[in-house]
Amino acid sequence: MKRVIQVKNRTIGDGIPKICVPIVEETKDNIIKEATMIKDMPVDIVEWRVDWFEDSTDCNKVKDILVILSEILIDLPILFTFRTKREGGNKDIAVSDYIDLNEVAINTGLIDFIDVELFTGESEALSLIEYAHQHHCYVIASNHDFDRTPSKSEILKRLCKMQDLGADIPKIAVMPNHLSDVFTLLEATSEMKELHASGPIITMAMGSLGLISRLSGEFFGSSITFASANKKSAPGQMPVSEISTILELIHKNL
Ligand SMILES: O=C1C[C@@](O)(C(=O)O)C[C@@H](O)[C@@H]1O
Repeated sequence: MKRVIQVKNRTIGDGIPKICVPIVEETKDNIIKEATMIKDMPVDIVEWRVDWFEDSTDCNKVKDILVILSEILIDLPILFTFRTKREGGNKDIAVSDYIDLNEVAINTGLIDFIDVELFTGESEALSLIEYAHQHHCYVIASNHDFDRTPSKSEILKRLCKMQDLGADIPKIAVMPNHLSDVFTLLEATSEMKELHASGPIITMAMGSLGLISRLSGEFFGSSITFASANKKSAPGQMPVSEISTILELIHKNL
């Protein structure tokens, strides 16, 4: 039996893939509006994409938003993500600022997960992961390829590397250019799940070509799928209400 992750009444790594919805807004007002709308949707995790926030360099303003989000979302787990430009995010950030910002978020005790990009730098990623764990925060390690789909062996290598660094959930998002790229991602997912993973993993092929990968986690082994409430944070995300119906139907008929 693989390790599952239990967060605020959600079991990640078992049963229906959990739905994570990103908040992709620039202003405090819009972040609050978005969170208020999301809390009544069929959602399991809320990702705050801090790289979109206009004051993401101001640690006090970031903390202030986290307090508000935790008051609105109450029992919904929060994933704190600063997605760097090189991985498809909205802003660049110096590595030292990236570490500081994540540590500030962890120190609030209000977030359940942080996203740590695999290519942050090995020693920096290692110490941030350790820091998160010392403060009881789970780590989703991540890697994005917005142009192409690496080979199956490369996808497996990256996912295993994240796991070796101590991440609780390794995640990879790739861009398929042909249907065969989607097969590669799905094959890598099921091989990772069957042979290498010690716990939950997350994978997706982006864009419309990759849509099936966002729906088929229960077959191939991806435990969380990202869906949109308002704005998409990556191409190919479906609306929450639609994907939740599909995931339920698949589960019921399995
Ligand atoms: O890493 C991911 C996955 C994602 O890129 C997607 O393809 O759904 C969306 C991002 O917001 C999130 O941080």
